[in-house]
Amino acid sequence: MDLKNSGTSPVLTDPAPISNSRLGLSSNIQTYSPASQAYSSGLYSTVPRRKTIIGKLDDVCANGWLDAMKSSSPPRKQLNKDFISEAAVSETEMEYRTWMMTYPSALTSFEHIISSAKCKKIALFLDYDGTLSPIVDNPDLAIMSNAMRAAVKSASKYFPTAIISGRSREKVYKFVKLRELYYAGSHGMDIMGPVRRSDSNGDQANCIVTTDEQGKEVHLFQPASEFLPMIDEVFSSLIDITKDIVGAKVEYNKFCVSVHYRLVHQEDWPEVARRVFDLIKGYPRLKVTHGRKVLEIRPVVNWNKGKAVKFLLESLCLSSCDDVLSIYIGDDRTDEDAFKVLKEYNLGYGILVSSVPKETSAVYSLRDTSEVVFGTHTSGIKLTLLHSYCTHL
Ligand SMILES: O=P(O)(O)OC[C@H]1O[C@H](O[C@H]2O[C@H](CO)[C@@H](O)[C@H](O)[C@H]2O)[C@H](O)[C@@H](O)[C@@H]1O
Repeated sequence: MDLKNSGTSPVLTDPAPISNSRLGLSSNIQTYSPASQAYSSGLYSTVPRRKTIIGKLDDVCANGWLDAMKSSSPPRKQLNKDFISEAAVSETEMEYRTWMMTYPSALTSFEHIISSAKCKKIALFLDYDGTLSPIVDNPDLAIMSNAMRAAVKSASKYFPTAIISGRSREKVYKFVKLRELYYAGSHGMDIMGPVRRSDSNGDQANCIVTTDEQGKEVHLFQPASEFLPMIDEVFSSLIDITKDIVGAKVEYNKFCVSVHYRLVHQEDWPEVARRVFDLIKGYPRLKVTHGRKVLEIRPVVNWNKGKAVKFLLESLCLSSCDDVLSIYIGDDRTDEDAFKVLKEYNLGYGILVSSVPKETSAVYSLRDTSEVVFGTHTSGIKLTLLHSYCTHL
């Protein structure tokens, strides 16, 4: 894997700033600058601090920020039959069904998944928000249902299972509360995984052996650890510059920060974008990406959920595509990196959770989190049967 080859910290120019180009961010945000540059100005910012940042509205519109913000999450009401006419429902449904011809339901494709998994070990990777818990207005209330927890727990009895989330690792663990899983927080920039015997991951910079809450020895890999003070600084500034915007919420995710605008009046979205954009201009080693009604501020490191999947597979001694099938279920743009890795290295299948047609590198789809519960539960049972069958051959 890339890390093994580089043998050093993976702090490099990000090769695929897809979201940034959609945002129309200026190139300096995507460009890697040596550590010395970022640490040259007393603290971390390279522009003088201003309490209120007044930018040009034109910049925000012309750069495509607004379009990206508007399209970043499907409007839930639009999908609710109470709010739209029957004709519109069937049109939406027809579009979805057409899309599903390219990205068939993972539920109805189960036999195909089973046949590719035959006599292989399975590794299961799950995103959190929008996959294990439905999207809700208040990110602090994105609770996972007991049914979902039970389904994930039962799957993890048979397959190594990891959660890879944009949230901080600690926060996602508080929601999931299952000790038997592996957790990667901050979009994969904070991975707690098993200690490897051959130890190729352990040789990496930023990878240390430590103990988890149960006192078990684990590997902790934090490829962006040097950014912690900078992220803390930016987090405080973001709170400061958004405090007068009604509905804006800044969330600390350890190696990244989320600026939520789901509850901000749409008229004020340009203002949110402008303030974030202007602040981050002063941090050339940080970039802004789009999530679902959220702007995410992240270090410019060559690391993402796809690389986290490869890292975990290697840690679990499951990186051979000949006898392992990986399944990754996710709903967001950041999950696309994982879908791509599975496709590119022929490691398994990405499953996109979406109630609307979307461009994706996933192979299969699920409509919403209720289908994830069912799918995870069913896969636990069916694939377990398959495994026992193989074991008894
Ligand atoms: O990688 P994920 O586990 O999917 O995390 C991505 C972001 O998810 C959360 O925000 C999203 O879900 C919220 C709760 O449903 C919703 O209110 C928000 O609009 C969504 O963007 C989380 O709060 C972010 O910090 C994560 O980065």
